[in-house]
Amino acid sequence: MELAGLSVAQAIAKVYDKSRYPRVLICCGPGNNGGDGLVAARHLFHFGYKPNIFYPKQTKNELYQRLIIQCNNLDIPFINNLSDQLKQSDLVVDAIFGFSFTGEVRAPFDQVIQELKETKLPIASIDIPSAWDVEKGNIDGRGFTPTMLISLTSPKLCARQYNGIHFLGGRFVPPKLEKKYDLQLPLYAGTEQVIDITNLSGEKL
Ligand SMILES: NC(=O)C1=CN([C@@H]2O[C@H](COP(=O)(O)OP(=O)(O)OC[C@H]3O[C@@H](n4cnc5c(N)ncnc54)[C@H](OP(=O)(O)O)[C@@H]3O)[C@@H](O)[C@H]2O)[C@@H](O)CC1
Repeated sequence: MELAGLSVAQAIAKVYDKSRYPRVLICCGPGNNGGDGLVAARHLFHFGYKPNIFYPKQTKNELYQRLIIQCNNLDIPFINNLSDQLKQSDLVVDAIFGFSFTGEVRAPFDQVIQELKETKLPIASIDIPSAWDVEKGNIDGRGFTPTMLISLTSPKLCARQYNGIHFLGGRFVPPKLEKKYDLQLPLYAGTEQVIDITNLSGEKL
């Protein structure tokens, strides 16, 4: 989760300059995708952005509680009113659902997805655009199309339908695993945590 969140923050910083997009609203869901968002918020803060976090369904899970404490230590605000905050933001990070999302979106996230469908702000989605079917993509247009996607470990099948800015992060796959699943991951340069795979996006993936 730590390296995933760092990858996300690094990819965002490459695309959305902090002088033009300083106010970043990170929308977090209840699982690890939301955890990646909490970690990304912290790294974005250290990169010079002004993050705010919307985290409507928190659990008592110790891992997430610790991530919250780390954000609190940096005085990163946790906000309650999504509509108001969208009006005061330059960029949204969608950390609501990742690869364990299934079925129809349930409350309270149905309203959240609707707000994100309506916003004109750029949206960077972590791993999967939220509300997209992990394999089939944006069924019946129930989700939004983000301006940027940061796939983690390896792009999921739904990314074949995605033609926007696309980065791959998560430089932590053991070679044995890469071989076992024939992942054919691209080579990361130097100490980079991410790689721009926009030119490989869509059907070319
Ligand atoms: N190698 C790895 O594993 C790595 C994984 N990583 C990251 O983890 C992500 C996967 O995390 P994950 O498995 O915790 O699930 P995730 O998608 O965040 O949330 C699922 C939760 O959402 C909910 N929910 C589900 N459906 C719903 C619905 N229809 N409507 C409403 N709510 C719904 C449901 O919660 P519940 O409602 O049961 O409380 C469920 O528990 C992955 O995409 C990547 O970002 C990275 O850190 C790198 C390493």
